[in-house]
Amino acid sequence: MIRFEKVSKTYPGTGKPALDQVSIDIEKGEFVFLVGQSGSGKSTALRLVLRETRSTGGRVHVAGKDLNRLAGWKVPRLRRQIGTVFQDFRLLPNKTVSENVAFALQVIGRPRSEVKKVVPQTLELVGLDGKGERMPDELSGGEQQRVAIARAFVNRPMILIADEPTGNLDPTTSVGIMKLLERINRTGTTVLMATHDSGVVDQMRKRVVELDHGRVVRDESQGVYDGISG
Ligand SMILES: Nc1ncnc2c1ncn2[C@@H]1O[C@H](COP(=O)(O)OP(=O)(O)OP(=O)(O)O)[C@@H](O)[C@H]1O
Repeated sequence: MIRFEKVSKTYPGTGKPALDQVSIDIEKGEFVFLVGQSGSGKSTALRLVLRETRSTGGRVHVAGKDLNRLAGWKVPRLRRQIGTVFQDFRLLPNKTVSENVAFALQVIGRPRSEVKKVVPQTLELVGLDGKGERMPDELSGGEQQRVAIARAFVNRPMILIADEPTGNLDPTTSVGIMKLLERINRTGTTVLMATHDSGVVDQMRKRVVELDHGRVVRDESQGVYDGISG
């Protein structure tokens, strides 16, 4: 589903590569943590998957496409297959919970009848039943992140990318968010999550890929945060 073949990325005007010959192969339906110190290249890897930037060496394949060869006009179609969740939720503050989730379907032109049906179903799935008419600032951080996950998942993407989704949440709330991501993963969605949160990594026992100065220094199934390096 996501394959990096000796991928390097050097940003213009910088000497050292942010990613250096990185090879990772992620199958459909896997749950993978990307860990590593600040500046190790995690965000760069996620941005390459979204084709927000291009590699300067090697190949990035996502959902069967070679992203360096993908025409610009096809990028929106690629991104529709990838849901994204961030540390800072990124909800639209002037829209209700339901409207935030509905918006993700409206912008891709889904019919109103589908929106009406699917939004409540998705809110129920993420545990926000009955909160659709609230505004984001009337929700806790954990609930806001659930809205963001509902929005990312509402069109059933093949891949969910999460960049530090528990970064602003306390440990108990984080457990709930991880259970939700696990549930989404069980529907067949491939999950790639960048994190510094050793607690969640250790609790989940999923595959862990560790980057250090842009290189893969560890790739273990059922890994823990510290593992063998660092
Ligand atoms: N747009 C950019 N232009 C130049 N250099 C960049 C750019 N984005 C990232 N870098 C550099 O690339 C390296 C990897 O950064 P990246 O953001 O991928 O790391 P990260 O592991 O996601 O860090 P963090 O955990 O702090 O988010 C760093 O040395 C960073 O300074």
